[in-house]
Amino acid sequence: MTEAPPRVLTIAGSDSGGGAGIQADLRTFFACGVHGCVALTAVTVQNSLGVTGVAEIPAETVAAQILSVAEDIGLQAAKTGMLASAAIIEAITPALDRVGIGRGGRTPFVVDPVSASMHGDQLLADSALDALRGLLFPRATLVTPNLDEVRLITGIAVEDRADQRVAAKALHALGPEWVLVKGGHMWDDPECLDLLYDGSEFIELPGPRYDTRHTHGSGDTLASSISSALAKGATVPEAVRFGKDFIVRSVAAAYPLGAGDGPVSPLWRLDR
Ligand SMILES: Nc1ncnc2c1ncn2[C@@H]1O[C@H](COP(=O)(O)OP(=O)(O)O)[C@@H](O)[C@H]1O
Ligand SMILES: Cc1ncc(COP(=O)(O)O)c(N)n1
Repeated sequence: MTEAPPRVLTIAGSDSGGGAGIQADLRTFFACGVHGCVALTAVTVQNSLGVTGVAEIPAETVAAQILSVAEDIGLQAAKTGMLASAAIIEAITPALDRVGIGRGGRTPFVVDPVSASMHGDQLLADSALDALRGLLFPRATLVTPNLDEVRLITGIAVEDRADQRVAAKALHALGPEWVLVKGGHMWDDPECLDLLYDGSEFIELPGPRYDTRHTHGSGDTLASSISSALAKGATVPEAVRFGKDFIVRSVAAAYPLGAGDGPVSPLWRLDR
């Protein structure tokens, strides 16, 4: 018998097209050598063109999934993706505290504040922003917003690298230990510079910008690869460097699917 690998929990929604959400998270966990557990928050009706329906899971069922896997299977890291509503955020907070996920607990907690799909379809209610800021940010080991999420959460419209630093400071003031301001949407920047900040030091993570529309699931894949490295005992800067290398390779291996935007491929290591 071999020993169990580290276990990582994703608290996120399903993408019926298989490109983003829990489907991207589980592929990434598999590729990173960790066991993935899921607390499903919502089922989306989604394909390469966008989201046409959402069915939320009852908030108490989301919290119960967290308790069930944490108390039996044990977790070495957890991450969020689509959280859908304030009711879900309010229900999961006491469950996270009970099993020691997040600051003050033993288990690193990556909050990816997913607010919309790449097509602009809403995945988090506007009324959930206060709960996201007030309940989850102070518990986070790391938050990983894209630039649209930065604007929603802080009101700051990031257009260049100087704005990115201002935004990192404003996000850090909301309570997370570390902030990663992702630069994928800094369209005029030839590099996809992601900026990591812990309240004192800025760490720049440059990367190539591939000329492709097939980046569906890139944020989920990045946050899941970072969470996998944290579960294996990496520090936050080590885990984010690992994640950046992992997402660059996954974007390089992205493939077209359907009539719209195809997914990045966390399984770039496997032959197809
Ligand atoms: N075209 C691209 N080429 C290479 N890396 C990319 C590309 N687009 C995004 N990335 C990287 O993918 C990750 C997620 O990026 P971003 O687009 O900012 O967030 P989200 O997917 O949440 O909208 C970041 O590390 C970003 O630098
Ligand atoms: C269920 C779910 N979770 C997350 C995303 C974000 O991914 P993207 O920004 O690539 O559309 C999504 N589209 N669907």
